[in-house]
Amino acid sequence: MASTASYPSSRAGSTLPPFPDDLPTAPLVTISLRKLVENTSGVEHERLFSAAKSLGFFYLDVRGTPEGKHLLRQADDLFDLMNEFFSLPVEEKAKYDFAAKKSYFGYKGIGKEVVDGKGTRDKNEIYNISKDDLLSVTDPLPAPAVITTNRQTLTSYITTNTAILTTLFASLSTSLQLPSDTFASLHRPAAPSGCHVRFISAPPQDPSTRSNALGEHTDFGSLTILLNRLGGLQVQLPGTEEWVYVRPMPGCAIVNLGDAMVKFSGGILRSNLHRVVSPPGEQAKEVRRSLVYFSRPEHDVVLTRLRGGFVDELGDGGVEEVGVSAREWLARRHIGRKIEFFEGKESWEGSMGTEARPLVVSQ
Ligand SMILES: O=C(O)CCC(=O)C(=O)O
Ligand SMILES: [Fe+2]
Repeated sequence: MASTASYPSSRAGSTLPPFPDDLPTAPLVTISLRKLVENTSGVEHERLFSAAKSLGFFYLDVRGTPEGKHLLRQADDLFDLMNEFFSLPVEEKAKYDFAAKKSYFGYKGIGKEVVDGKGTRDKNEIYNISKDDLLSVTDPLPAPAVITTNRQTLTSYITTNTAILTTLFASLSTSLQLPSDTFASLHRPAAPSGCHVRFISAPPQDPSTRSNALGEHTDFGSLTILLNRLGGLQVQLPGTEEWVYVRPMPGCAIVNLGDAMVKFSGGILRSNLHRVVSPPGEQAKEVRRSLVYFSRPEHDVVLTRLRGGFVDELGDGGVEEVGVSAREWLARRHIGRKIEFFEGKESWEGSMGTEARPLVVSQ
């Protein structure tokens, strides 16, 4: 990989200003991947289940596992690759913007999405790279050389994320008293789906005109694995209007649940509202980058309540929803926010996820 990096990866991460110590932060619990994998007691699985039901966000400490070691090393490589990608001229990146074709994948320039029903524009660049493209499930989309020459790095990142997701899915299936392969069987890597790697870059904002870089939303899919170097991500505390920063933690990914997990569990699991604003304190002067892996159910999976276990006992009080497919859910949710298709408050509201649902179980 050419070394044009001006943005520090964690290899040189100490050059970034620290997250301030005097800020209220979101109460994410830390789940140990090693303890989940070693499986010597049920305690870590219970802690994960509790976090998945209450806030829907948690830190996953990946240290002490082979997958975790790969994740952190590969993320360093991808932060460098991300820097190379975002350093390309805007006209070059714009060649890979496929929004007009309603494609979810490819490049999105600054201000090409709305962050609210009034039509306020976003303040970040995004590049979405499809799992199906990287694993040759579908034909590849055109991509710049910096991406096509680094497909192997991206593919390995998918493999690592898939291994970690398999552990999390098995734990959550078992906690719901469903067969342990229940979630994994809805997320087979070789089946077409909306899973993808995302690069995000947000330039520092002028303090006098600050607004959301990325509007409030719940994630559309199943589980999201996020690596942040700087603050800026905020979650809304459940049952309140209060937004608080999530402090990035060394050795940890930030993991959150998306709408599909709410649907599958009949509302037992939580997909929490979040957004991205300027990083706090001195960090606001830096370019903010994040690396995300989104898992989503296979396109043909219908997003409806599963049968059995706690879902039958505790989920939704027996209300049966007519589910849409994961493909339709993704299309509806992303289209309403693209400026090409945004038509005001109604299209914003039409792109909502599961955020309006009350908590069925709070602990
Ligand atoms: O950049 C972040 O910290 C979060 C990004 C996010 O929420 C998303 O891309 O869905
Ligand atoms: Fe998100």
